[in-house]
Amino acid sequence: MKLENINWQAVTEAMHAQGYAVVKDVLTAKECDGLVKAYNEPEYYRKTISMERYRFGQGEYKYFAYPLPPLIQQLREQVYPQLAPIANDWMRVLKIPTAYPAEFKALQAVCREHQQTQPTVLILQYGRGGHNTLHQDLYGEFFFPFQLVVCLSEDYTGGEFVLIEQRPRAQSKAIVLRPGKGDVVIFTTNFRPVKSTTGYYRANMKHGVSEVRNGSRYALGIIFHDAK
Ligand SMILES: O=C(O)CCC(=O)C(=O)O
Ligand SMILES: [Fe+2]
Repeated sequence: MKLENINWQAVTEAMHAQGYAVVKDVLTAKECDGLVKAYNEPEYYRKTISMERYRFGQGEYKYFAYPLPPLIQQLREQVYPQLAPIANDWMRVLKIPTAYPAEFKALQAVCREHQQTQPTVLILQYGRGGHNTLHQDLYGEFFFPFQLVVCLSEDYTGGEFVLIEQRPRAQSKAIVLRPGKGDVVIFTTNFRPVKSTTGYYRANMKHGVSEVRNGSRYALGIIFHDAK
């Protein structure tokens, strides 16, 4: 894992300007392959979800169980403190009275106070025709507004990562990203502040994955808040 490849100044600027940031080469190919391989080892997971069954799209995902694999634990703990100040800036300009703690341990304590104790980190698998309908990952009344997706594979076509931004009284804008294997997309879970002449307003954002045309696509989703 190469967290030193993340230029936090650039991420901060991208988050403020567009509500997402792409960082190249954070996980090595070997780490990606290791996570994909472990997809079939049940001891790592607490729950498997068929996306068709819930009408979330087509594909399957698994929620990791605690304790998380060290690589994922480290990623969650080390990235969170960089993102919390950005989230706090957003809450301030939007006049939302929420302040996220500086450290990940403290965020988990807040989750516990809300009875949110189940890990939300997941790994997703899509084959041909697989897709993920537009959504927001809120798992309880308490949530941290940013999350990560790490792309774990490259031998597929289609399967773009899609963000939809919806500004008040406007049609939706689509943002289509094609991160490479080991790249990370950092993005807002539910909204972002947009500056206007009178202050800041909220633009709603959702994310999903377009249809995979060929091959198979795996991704690791890191959500910082836990679920009930
Ligand atoms: O497969 C993806 O890239 C998106 C997964 C997703 O929706 C998530 O991690 O929250
Ligand atoms: Fe998601």
